[in-house]
Amino acid sequence: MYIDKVKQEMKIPEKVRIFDTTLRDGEQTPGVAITPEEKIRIAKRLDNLGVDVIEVGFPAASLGERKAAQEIKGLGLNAKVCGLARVLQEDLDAALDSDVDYIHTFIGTSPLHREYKLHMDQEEILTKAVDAVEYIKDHGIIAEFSAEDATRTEFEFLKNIYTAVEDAGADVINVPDTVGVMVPASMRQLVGDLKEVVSIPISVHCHDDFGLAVANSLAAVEAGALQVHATINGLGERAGNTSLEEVVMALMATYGIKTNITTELLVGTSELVSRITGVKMPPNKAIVGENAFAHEAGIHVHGVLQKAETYEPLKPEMVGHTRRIVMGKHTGARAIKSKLDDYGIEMNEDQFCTLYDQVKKLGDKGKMVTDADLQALAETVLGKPKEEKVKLEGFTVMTGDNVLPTATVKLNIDGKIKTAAKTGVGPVDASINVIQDLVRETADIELKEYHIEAITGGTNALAEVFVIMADGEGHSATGRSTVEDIVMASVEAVLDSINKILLARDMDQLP
Ligand SMILES: CC(=O)SCCNC(=O)CCNC(=O)[C@H](O)C(C)(C)COP(=O)(O)OP(=O)(O)OC[C@H]1O[C@@H](n2cnc3c(N)ncnc32)[C@H](O)[C@@H]1OP(=O)(O)O
Ligand SMILES: CC(C)C(=O)C(=O)O
Repeated sequence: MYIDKVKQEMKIPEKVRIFDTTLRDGEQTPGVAITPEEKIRIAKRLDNLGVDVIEVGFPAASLGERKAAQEIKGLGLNAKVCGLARVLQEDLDAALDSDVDYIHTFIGTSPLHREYKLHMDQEEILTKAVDAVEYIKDHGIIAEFSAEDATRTEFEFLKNIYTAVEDAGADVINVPDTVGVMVPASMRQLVGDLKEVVSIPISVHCHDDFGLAVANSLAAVEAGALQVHATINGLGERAGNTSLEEVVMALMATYGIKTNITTELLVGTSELVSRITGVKMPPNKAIVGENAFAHEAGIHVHGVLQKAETYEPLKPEMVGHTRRIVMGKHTGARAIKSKLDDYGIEMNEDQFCTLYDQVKKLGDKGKMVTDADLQALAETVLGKPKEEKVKLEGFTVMTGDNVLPTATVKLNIDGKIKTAAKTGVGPVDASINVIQDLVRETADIELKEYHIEAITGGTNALAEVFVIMADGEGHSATGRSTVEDIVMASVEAVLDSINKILLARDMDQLP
């Protein structure tokens, strides 16, 4: 609504190119190193996603980087394959040897970089930048030039260096906000001013030190930037770069600007990158986080159930996500009723009030309520005898100094008696390992979370164990037990959770 008025005053392009730097700046995330094989997997996925350029790495950095670049180039992707290089002959040659079809070359331009890092004056820097661009163009390759730390560089020098590289044949100039110091208004001003002096496409590369990378990238586009550098999951140096999924969806959904991205592949790509890099997304991460389309508050769920747009600015399917209605402290009656409808569970008003109170009580205690938990609670409220498929028949545990902790458990699983023994790092671990093993024939249920708390003081304190288990088929359930013996509390909590999951699986089988 308001954006229409704003758009009239801006130089918004119809389409923006996405330059993906997950494999280069994204790999500079502290602690992340991606093998050539993993780079190839990610590059293929980025190409499917529809990014225009894939910056595959820094060829001068290592043999592995050159190998990855060559192999990615050999895949014949639709995206251009780009390598980063300093304005040095050795770096440019390493990139050329890697066979890339696009070189992104850079040199620091700000007083800080000139004086303390490079020990070069403006003239020397400008000459090296021009020489590098000419060298790239002599080899018939696309040349993009970045004035590193552009946003802390005197505008006069910035103007001189960008016009000089344009004259030398650069195809794109990139404006890096290297330490993320811009705000949207200053970025809009800077890109607007540069547009007055250069005619080749302007690109931006924003860092997220103040959480403004996406906002600053959008501001650059508002001023006419035609390309945005971004990374999957916002990976990158320090606080990271512009998050690709966020900037693409904001461009498309808010401004109506096109990109070549197939947005339905965003969540899958985010998951792949997260798995390979080991950098997990916080649940509240926009677009791809686990909670990006999850609703718990009763008022929201009531709205969403009638018209999802009341509390969803995007359809989850647009980005490959799914909507989740979550039970907890803020749940309202409508959410519970809708879940019961989904499970085909009917109950009268009194029973429903009891169930509602139980959900609220658990929420007040700070507990989460999974779908399997709700089903189990509903069965109890309906007075159905708690159908426990797995019952504990016997249990011993051995532990001590110089003894491998071992648990022996006897279970009744659906009427069949099964016994096994297993070791673990301690008695709790051994007990849970053996239960999981015994149940595996029926269902492969794994422990996902384990918490223990002493409720009262002293060595005879009541221990409360809380677990979350899941079966890999979408069922997860909490389990709780409060007794004095920590190992017993753990065993009971695990069995509680397993029984809820088995009940949920049975209910799925009902017509
Ligand atoms: C803002 C960014 O993200 S920039 C990209 C950052 N990425 C990387 O650094 C990639 C990984 N880096 C590496 O593997 C190594 O740093 C290499 C191979 C590139 C260089 O290694 P080394 O030769 O050992 O140099 P080192 O990293 O210690 O220092 C950097 C050197 O490059 C110089 N330099 C830095 N940027 C540039 C540039 N754009 N153009 C020319 N020289 C530069 C520095 O002045 C310094 O030179 P010096 O050794 O003469 O003092
Ligand atoms: C190489 C440049 C674009 C960079 O990564 C930065 O300035 O952050």
